[in-house]
This record gives sequence, C-alpha cells and structure tokens, in this order.
Amino acid sequence: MNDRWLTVVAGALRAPDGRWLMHRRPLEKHHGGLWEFPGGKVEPYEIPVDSLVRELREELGIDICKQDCKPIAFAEERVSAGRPPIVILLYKIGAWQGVPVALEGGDVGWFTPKEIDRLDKPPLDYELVARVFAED
Ligand SMILES: Nc1nc2c([nH]c(=O)n2[C@@H]2O[C@H](COP(=O)(O)OP(=O)(O)OP(=O)(O)O)[C@@H](O)[C@H]2O)c(=O)[nH]1
Repeated sequence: MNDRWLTVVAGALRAPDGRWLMHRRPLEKHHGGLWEFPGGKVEPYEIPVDSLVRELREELGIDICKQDCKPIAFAEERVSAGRPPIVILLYKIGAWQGVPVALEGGDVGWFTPKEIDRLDKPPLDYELVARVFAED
C-alpha cells in the first residue's frame, strides 16, 4: 500500500437463482447513488482478502471464509483528477453466512446480469461487469 494509488477489494455474490448482489452507494459519498460490487479500501496493515472479509462484515453483515473468495477480475484507473487512482480487485464469493443488508447506508439488491448492465455504475464497474458476466 502507498499513497500513490488506492487498492479496493470487492465481492461478487451469486445467489442460487442466478442473480447477483449489488450495493448502491450512499448519496453523500464519492460515486454516490451508483451501484457497485460491495467492498471497500484495503488498509495499510491488511492483505486484500482480509479486507474483503472485514468489509463485507461491516457493510453487509455477512460472514465469509477466505477459502470461499476466488479472485476473478481486476480493473484500474490510469488517471484520476485530484484523487489517487483506484485499483480494484474483484473476488467471486462462493458461500456466505447471513442475509446481506446495507448496514452503512445506501441499499442492496439482487439483479440478473441483464439488469446489472442497465444500472448506473462507477466507470471501473462497467469493465468488471463485462468480465464477470461473460462467463455467467
Ligand atoms: N466497494 C467498491 N468500491 C468501488 C467499486 N468501484 C469503484 O470505482 N469503487 C470505488 O472505490 C472506492 C472505495 O471506497 P469506499 O468508500 O467504498 O471504501 P471504504 O468503505 O473503505 O471507505 P470509507 O472508509 O471512506 O467509508 C470508492 O471511491 C468507490 O466508488 C466497487 O465495485 N466496489
């Protein structure tokens, strides 16, 4: 970790019916109101998968095991005016315990890949979605 770029981890949760979980960011935050994969910033003392476990517990109230987190895609900003560029690491989450709810504001919803295509998302999520759902 350094202050030149921001490492963000996010999880792709797929329900048995084929819908995926998306999180709508609180309006007052950066990218407010946009739909993204749930997650957050990697802290300097963490390895990424540990951040993912922590973030999904804090943000959604669910428990996941590191063994159930499979790296599936990453995307990166090349330039970002006034803020460090984001590098986002996306994991597919094979199993979780609990029912995801938006504990830190915003909203959550389960969507088909077609519905997710139509959601307003941060720029990097258009890339991630294209990669993840190409194999779905
Ligand atoms: N969690 C998540 N963040 C994303 C995605 N795509 C994307 O551009 N981002 C951006 O990455 C940054 C992550 O910051 P965050 O605010 O969610 O992280 P955090 O919960 O640790 O932050 P906080 O401590 O400020 O609440 C935001 O600018 C967010 O918009 C995504 O799919 N998931």
